[in-house]
Amino acid sequence: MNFLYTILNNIKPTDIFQIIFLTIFFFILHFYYKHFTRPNPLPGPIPIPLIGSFEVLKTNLDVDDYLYKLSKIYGQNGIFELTMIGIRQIIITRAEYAEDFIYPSSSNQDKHTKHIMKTNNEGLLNYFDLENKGIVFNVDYKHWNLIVKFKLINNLFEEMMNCWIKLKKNDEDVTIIDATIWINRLFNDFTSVLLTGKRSFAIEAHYHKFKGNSMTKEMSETENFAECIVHFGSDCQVLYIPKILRHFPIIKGRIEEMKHYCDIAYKMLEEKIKKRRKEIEKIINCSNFDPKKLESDFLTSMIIANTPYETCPQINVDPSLLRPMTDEEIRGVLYDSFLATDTITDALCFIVYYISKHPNVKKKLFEEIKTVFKDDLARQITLDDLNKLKYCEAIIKEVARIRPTFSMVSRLTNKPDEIAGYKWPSDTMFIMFVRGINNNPIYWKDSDQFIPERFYEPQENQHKLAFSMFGGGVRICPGRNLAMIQLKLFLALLYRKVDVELVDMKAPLKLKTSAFTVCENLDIKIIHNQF
Ligand code: HEM
Repeated sequence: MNFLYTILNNIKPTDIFQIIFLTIFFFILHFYYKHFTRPNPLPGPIPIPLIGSFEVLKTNLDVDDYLYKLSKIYGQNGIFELTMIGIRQIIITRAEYAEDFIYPSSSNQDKHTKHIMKTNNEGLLNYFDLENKGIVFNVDYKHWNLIVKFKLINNLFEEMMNCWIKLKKNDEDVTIIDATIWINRLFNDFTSVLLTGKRSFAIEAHYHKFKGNSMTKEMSETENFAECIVHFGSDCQVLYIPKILRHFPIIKGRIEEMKHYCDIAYKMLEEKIKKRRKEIEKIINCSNFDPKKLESDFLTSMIIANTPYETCPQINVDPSLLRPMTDEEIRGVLYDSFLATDTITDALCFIVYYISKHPNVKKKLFEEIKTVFKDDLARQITLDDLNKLKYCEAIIKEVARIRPTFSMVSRLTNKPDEIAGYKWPSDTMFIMFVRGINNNPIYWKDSDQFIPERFYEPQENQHKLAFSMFGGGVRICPGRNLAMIQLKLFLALLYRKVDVELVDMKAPLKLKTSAFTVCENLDIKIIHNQF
C-alpha cells in the first residue's frame, strides 16, 4: 500500500497525459498483437481497436450494402472476416459452410444446444432490458427455450385465420401514400388482434394524424407506440455497441433516444398485461368459473401458461421451465412480435417496388388473381385461395432472394467446432450473409435478374440454405408460416382491388440496414377500380 501511495504522490499533473498515452499505446499494441496472432486469419479489412470499423458508427450506413461490397472483395472463398462493434465476426457466403453452424449435426449428442445463441451480451442488451425477456435478443438458453416452447406461431396462426377478415380496406379513389407507414399501421393493428384479442386502431390513429384531426389520448398513445417500434427497428444496431463506448457524445444521444422509445413501448405493453391479469383473475374468482370464458388470444395463453388454468399444457418440456411467465417475459414476447410488423412492412415494400418495376410480372399476378377469384373480387379470401396463389408466392420468394430483409443471421459458437474447414474456439461470432448466398451465381443462374418463375422449377439439387428467407435450424423464424400468409394475403387484397404504381419510377429503394434492412420511405400511387 505504501509503495502505491508513494507512486501516486509523486505523479505530477503533466505525467497524467503520459500515463494516458502509454495506456492507449499498450492497448493498441495488445489489440494488434491479438489480431495478428488470431486463430485462422481470414481475408477482411484491418480492424480499428474497440470499434472494428468506423463505417458501422455512421448513422446512415447500410450494413447490408457494406457487407455485400466486402463480400465481393474478400468473400471469393465463401468466408471472410470483419470486426464490427469490437467483435470479430466470421462472414459466410456459402450455403455449405453456413450449414455447419446453422443446423445441429446429426451425430452430435448435444445437437439441440449446438451454437444456439445468436450473440453474446457484451453490448447494451441488459441496458435495454432485452437480454432474457423476449425471443429475438435473448442470450439466455433457458429463458429462450421457455418462451419458444409456447408454440408462438401455432397460436398466432390459428387466431389470424379468425381475424384477417377484419382487415380494413381503403375505399378512396386515387391516393398517393407512403407505403411504409400505412402497411406498418395495418400490421400493427392486425398483430394487436392476434396477440391481445383487441385492435390497436393504429390505422385510424394514423389516419387522424395524417389529416391533422384532433386525436384522443388512446389514439396518440397508439400512434406513439407504432412510432417507437419503427424507430427501434431502424436503429437496433445500437444494442450491440460496446458498453465502453456508451458515453461517447455521438453515440450517447442515439442510445438515450432509443432507450426513451423503448421505455414508452414497454410501459404500454406492461399496462396491457396488468389489465389482462386483472380481467383473468376476475373470471377465475367467479363462483361459476368456466375455463371457456377465458379468451383464447396469445396474451391470455401466456398469462395462464403453467398455471392450473392452462387449457393445453406443454409436453416434453424441461420441468425447470414449467413455471408461469413473469410480466417482463410476456412483455418481451409481445415486443418481439410487434417488432416483426416492421419486417413484414419492409418485405411488402420491397415486393410492391419490384412488382411495379416489372410490368410483365404484375400482368401475370393480375391474371392469377383473376383466375383464383373469378368475377367475385370482393369476397372473403380463404386459405384455399391463398394456396392457389402460386405465382404470388414465387414473387415473394424471388424478392426475398434478390433483396432480403434479413441479411445477417448470426450464431455464436458455444464450444470449439470445425466450420468451413477451420477449427474455431468457442465464442466466435458467425454471420450467414444471406444476401451474399441468395445472390451467389454458384447457386442461381442469372442471379442478378428478377425472375419469379425460377421458384416454379424443382430445386431438388439446390442446397437448402442457397435460399433462406427465414434463417434456419432451431432458431429459424417462428413466425414464418404466419409471415407467408400475411404477405400473400396483403398482396391478394391489394392487387385484386387496385393497381399500384411507384410515384417516382426512377428512384431506387430508400434503405437502411440495422439488424435487418428497413425501407425508409416508399411513395406509391393507388389506382382504384382497375377491374
Ligand atoms: C417477412 C416476414 C419475416 C421475415 C423475412 C422474418 C425473418 C426472420 C429471420 C431471418 C430470423 C432469424 C432466424 C435465424 O436466426 O435463424 C427471424 C427470427 C425471428 N422472427 Fe421472423 N421474420 C418475419 C416475420 C415474423 C413474424 C410475423 C413473427 C412473429 C409474429 C416473427 C418472429 C420472429 C422471432 C420471435 C424471431 C427470433 C427467433 C429466435 O431468435 O429464436 N417473424 N425472422
